[in-house]
Amino acid sequence: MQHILRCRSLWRASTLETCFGSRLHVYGEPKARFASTWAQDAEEANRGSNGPPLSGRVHILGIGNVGSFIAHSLAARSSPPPITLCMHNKLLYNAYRQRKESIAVSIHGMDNIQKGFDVEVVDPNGTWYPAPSKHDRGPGGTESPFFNPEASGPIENLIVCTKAHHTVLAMEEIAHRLTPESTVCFIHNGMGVIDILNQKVFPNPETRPNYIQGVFSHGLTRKEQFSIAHMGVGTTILSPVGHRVAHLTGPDAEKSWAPTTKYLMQLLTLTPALVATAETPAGLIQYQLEKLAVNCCINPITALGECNNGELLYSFSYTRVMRLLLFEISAVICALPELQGVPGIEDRFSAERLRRYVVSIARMTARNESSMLQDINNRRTTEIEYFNGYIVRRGEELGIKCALNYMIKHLITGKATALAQRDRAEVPFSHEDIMFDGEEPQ
Ligand SMILES: CC(C)(CO)C(=O)C(=O)O
Repeated sequence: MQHILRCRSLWRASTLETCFGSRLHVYGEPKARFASTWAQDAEEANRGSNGPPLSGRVHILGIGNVGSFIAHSLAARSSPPPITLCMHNKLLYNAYRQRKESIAVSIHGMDNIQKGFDVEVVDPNGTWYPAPSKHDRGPGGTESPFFNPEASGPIENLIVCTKAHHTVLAMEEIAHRLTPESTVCFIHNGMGVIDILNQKVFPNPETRPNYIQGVFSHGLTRKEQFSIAHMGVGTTILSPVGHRVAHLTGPDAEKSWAPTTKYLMQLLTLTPALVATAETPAGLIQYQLEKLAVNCCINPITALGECNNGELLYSFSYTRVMRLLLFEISAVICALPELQGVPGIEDRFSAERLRRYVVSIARMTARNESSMLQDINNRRTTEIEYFNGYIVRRGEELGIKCALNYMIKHLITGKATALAQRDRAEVPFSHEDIMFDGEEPQ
């Protein structure tokens, strides 16, 4: 039975089946789909390849809300794979040690704590070192975290959960550890990051790693560093993307995936808490674009108006602005060359359907502050370049002027600049105020 299920195409593992499977799992009757161990999955993914056996290890870069949730979900599996948290500085590692080297996710007010992660920290020269385990540190646990003299080696599977505007920089630091056999799974809001990454970090298609991209819709809020609350169950929609898979859309396409891609897709779709499903590349783009349309409307307008998502629905003026933005967004999406020939595009991405979708999300998240409003208030860089900025760039390529999206992009950038200037005029009390007022470490 297990064999039959595991041989089925990942693409046919529908949302319903995954939800159903995870529910059975939660109630203590694990279905066969969830019964394989990570080691069996690694072995199966490597079958038929001439390469060395897979270690099955998963590295995670960007340990904010999404990265913490994914690490926690993998560790909570009945068969957790080896997981390494990649930390971009010692401050973050110290914060992790203060949290007793654990990640907590609270569901309905109950904290579930997972431990047992390995950690690597990058030094200022860009060399990654494994942090010593508790056992190596001895009873006091006070030794320098950098006593391990041997730099870390190549990475098989990397999940990158940094925000869109940090991804290229973060990848520059770790690119030397990735090979054409590695798979990198990107999970972030916004679009256009992979194009920039290919230009700046992996210009040669032959030496580039394999890519998976994910659209993540679980509702998470941060309680403290490495401690988050799971507010609403969403999904994680995944597809291999990039030059090695772009032309393959049939159900047998996965046969041509690299062993690490097969392994990571299998591992993530069989991790109940993620509610993850596999999609085709064309299917994934459509989910990404729907989410983009929502982010292009709710995020900048709430950030400019300093209001919650739900308040947008009670202002005639804000709904007019959203409608006008969506006319441009719909025109660009319907003209995208990568969607030509996909049936039903004009209906799925009509301005009216997108408007109804945006309104439904604003209603569902009515009491939330959008991530852009939080970024603006905390003086962090916003994702505007990968939201409305992406629409403007694609519009320019297609000869479609997006004056309103262009204006929104500049209103957000202008507001961020004005706030930063206002802050600079204030004299900080201490050095610490400068250090910690800025970007929150991920
Ligand atoms: C959907 C929305 C707008 C919910 O708040 C979001 O994804 C965000 O805040 O970034």
